[in-house]
Amino acid sequence: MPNPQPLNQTREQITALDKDLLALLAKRRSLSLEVARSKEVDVRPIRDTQREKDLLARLVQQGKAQGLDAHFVLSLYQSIIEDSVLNQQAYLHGRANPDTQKPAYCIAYLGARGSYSYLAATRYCQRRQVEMQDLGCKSFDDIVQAVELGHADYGFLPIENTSSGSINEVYDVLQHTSLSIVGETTIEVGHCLLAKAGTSLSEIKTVYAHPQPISQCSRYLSQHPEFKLEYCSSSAEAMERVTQADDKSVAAIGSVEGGNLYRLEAIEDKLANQKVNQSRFIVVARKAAEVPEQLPAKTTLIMATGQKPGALVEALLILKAQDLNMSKLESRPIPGTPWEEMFYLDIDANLAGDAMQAALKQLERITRFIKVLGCYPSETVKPTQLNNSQLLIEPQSQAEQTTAEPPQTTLLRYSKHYKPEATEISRGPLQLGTGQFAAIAQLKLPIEAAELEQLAKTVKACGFQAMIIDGLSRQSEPSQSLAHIRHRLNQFDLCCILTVEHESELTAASQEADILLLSGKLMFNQALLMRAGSLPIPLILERNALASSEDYLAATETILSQGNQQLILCEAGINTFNNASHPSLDLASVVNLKADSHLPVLVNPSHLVSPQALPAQALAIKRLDADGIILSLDALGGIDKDSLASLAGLVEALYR
Ligand SMILES: O=C(O)C(=O)C[C@]1(C(=O)O)C=C[C@@H](O)C=C1
Repeated sequence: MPNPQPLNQTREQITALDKDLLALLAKRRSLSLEVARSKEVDVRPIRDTQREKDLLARLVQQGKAQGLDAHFVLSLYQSIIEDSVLNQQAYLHGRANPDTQKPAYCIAYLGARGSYSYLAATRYCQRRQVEMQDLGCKSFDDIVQAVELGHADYGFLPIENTSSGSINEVYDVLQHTSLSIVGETTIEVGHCLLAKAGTSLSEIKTVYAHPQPISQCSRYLSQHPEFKLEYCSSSAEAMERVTQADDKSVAAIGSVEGGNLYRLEAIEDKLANQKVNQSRFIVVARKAAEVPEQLPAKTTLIMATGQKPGALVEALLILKAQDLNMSKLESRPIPGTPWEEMFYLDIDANLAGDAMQAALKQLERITRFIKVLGCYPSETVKPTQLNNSQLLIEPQSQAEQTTAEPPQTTLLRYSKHYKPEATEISRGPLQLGTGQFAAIAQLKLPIEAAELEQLAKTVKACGFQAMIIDGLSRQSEPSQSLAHIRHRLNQFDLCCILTVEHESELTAASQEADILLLSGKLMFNQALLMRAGSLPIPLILERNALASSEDYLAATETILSQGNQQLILCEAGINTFNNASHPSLDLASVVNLKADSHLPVLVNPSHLVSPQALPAQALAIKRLDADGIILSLDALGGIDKDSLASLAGLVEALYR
């Protein structure tokens, strides 16, 4: 084998090549801006997916000829195009709002330099090529106030995170502000353990962090029980405390970029529970902005609907009639009015468009309160994909075969096209799909017989019609005990629902339950779904927190195809962008399920919302036309007298 050239020499060549690559990328960027100028004149949409497909297919082919992997070329160019699209958007948005064209923006954000909010703001300014003057704030209220009083041009507020879900305090702040949302931006949140240079992991005793990163890195932290956690008001404060400490036993959770500002080194990285950990920020300003029609726009509004059944559904049907897609629906309590709630909606549309204007007029007529919080360019750039033949991983003949297949015309059994009338399921006192709203309590085994009897009596008195029993494997004598459990519940006129969490529990549970609940954990177990689908007993299929709505409906179809048509759907939280530790309540999905399917839909918000937010969320669930709610007694503060009393109040309000 010939001797390789000296390492230094090769590295120098790579360095020079990388410099050339950067120069070429910068040149491509300026050409992309030139395209934006043409599109401004011709009023053409920024995104041209056909052009992107052609370009990507050609590049993959050219790359392959030079030995480059197709997926590598594809993902590289997807991010180049994302950058190109976002730059064009920023340019055209600036042109449509001339008063935003200034050399510097003063930005109010949470924490100090180096916090994630600071990094998001920096990114926003860089994209617009303006200098950033930063104004670190201690709270979301301070940020809003700084902008309202004119101390800052823009405020940055984190609105959701892929691991920890929606940030409720920000939604609450938005209820009272006169500011408008004028932009959004999403950043990758790469949590690292930051310490003074030269520190080793074994030296760390104390970790400083903001509560959000602590919850987003819970899995990593649970592997280090030796760490003492100290909460800070921002990641910047955490880093500052490490810098100022006298010894090396302390570390902070923060980003590499943030750490650089405080001269801290990342001694561990990729701490977040989720591989993809992103935070979305909204940008607020005193004056609303206009979004040119070529840009993909989002409109955010808040509304309070009338206090009558079906009022929210009526509002959402207006959006449907105007063909407007709702990408987010959140519900928050109205402070001081515990049984009322405010809805936040993100709609994929331009406020100035005819559809949105018509929808707003109709919504005004049926709501008690409605306010547009802002219209801004959507920064979600969905990557254009190639099919397998374009990726050159499928022989041409096979590719032709695939495309030549006739379109699927089979009607899916869960859909309203297949069966327009609602499926009714009735078991003892529990009736679903009949237009009545059901309340179902949930309890974890083991439990003493006497305690169960007492509880069943109270739960019935609270107004519940059924009780779900979880944790069957914890009972010492399963079949014997299950028979007793059912008997006790039925004695108090409660329908007995047993949760199947393991495949082995299916047979015994199906013999003793009035209804079976298949835990979301089993949703991808095809064989089990098929077995359950052939049982003559009503089933509740819980949605897996990681499942897309397509996955969920496919699992539904598997059960129905086996003959069992007594199927109930159950939303119990999903990961906003794939999150296992803190699922959020997906109210938009409840709307879609009710619109598309004839099957009854239950919602279980127990582990997803705080006990304080529960009353408003429960009412929201009812207004979305869900068929019932599941309330876990364990999650809602146990089974003591006080918790049961507040639960009784809640159930009563739901029946009103
Ligand atoms: O060719 C265009 O129309 C562009 O805007 C440029 C570009 C690119 O960066 O290549 C960006 C966005 C379009 O969707 C297609 C291609």
